[in-house]
Amino acid sequence: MEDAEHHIRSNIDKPVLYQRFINIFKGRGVFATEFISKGDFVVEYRGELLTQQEGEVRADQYNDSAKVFLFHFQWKGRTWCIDASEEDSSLGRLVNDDHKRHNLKMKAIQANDEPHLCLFATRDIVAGEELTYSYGDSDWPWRTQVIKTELSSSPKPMVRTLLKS
Ligand SMILES: C[S@@+](CC[C@H](N)C(=O)[O-])C[C@H]1O[C@@H](n2cnc3c(N)ncnc32)[C@H](O)[C@@H]1O
Repeated sequence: MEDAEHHIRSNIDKPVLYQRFINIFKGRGVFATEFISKGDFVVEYRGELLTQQEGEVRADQYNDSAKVFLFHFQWKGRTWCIDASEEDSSLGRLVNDDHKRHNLKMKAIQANDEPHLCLFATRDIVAGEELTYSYGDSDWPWRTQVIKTELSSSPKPMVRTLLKS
């Protein structure tokens, strides 16, 4: 927790992370440059803190690609929103979704009397692994598109597997 607070206050990302372009489907992602231990603070989802109402106004104004950077969460009995749509150099905003095999979990940490969304390792992570967390239970389009892509790129093995089961 101290490590998270230090990085929140200093407004910097850890040097154990880097971003790179993955493909046109996923865009950019964030990767580990070295081993990260289970439980470690990894990166803050930095952005502008908004009230629920302000977040709803932004959601109405934004197009779909900006809207996905609005993260709504509960803290001290109220709904808040972090708007990370600004293309700054912070890495937390570039961490992709994986609802089945993610290696990070998000928690709200209090610092400077405000909530900050921080990602922590849910297991040991080795150098070169992509960092991911679950964006929640919504039906994000890419979750079903992944299945469609796998089916269309290898139709025969998929059909054989389905017939066996
Ligand atoms: C918060 S941004 C993450 C950074 C993004 N990849 C980028 O390059 O700006 C969320 C967007 O990333 C993409 N994304 C995130 N997770 C994905 C996944 N598992 N598969 C495909 N695209 C994903 C989607 O386009 C989504 O709208």
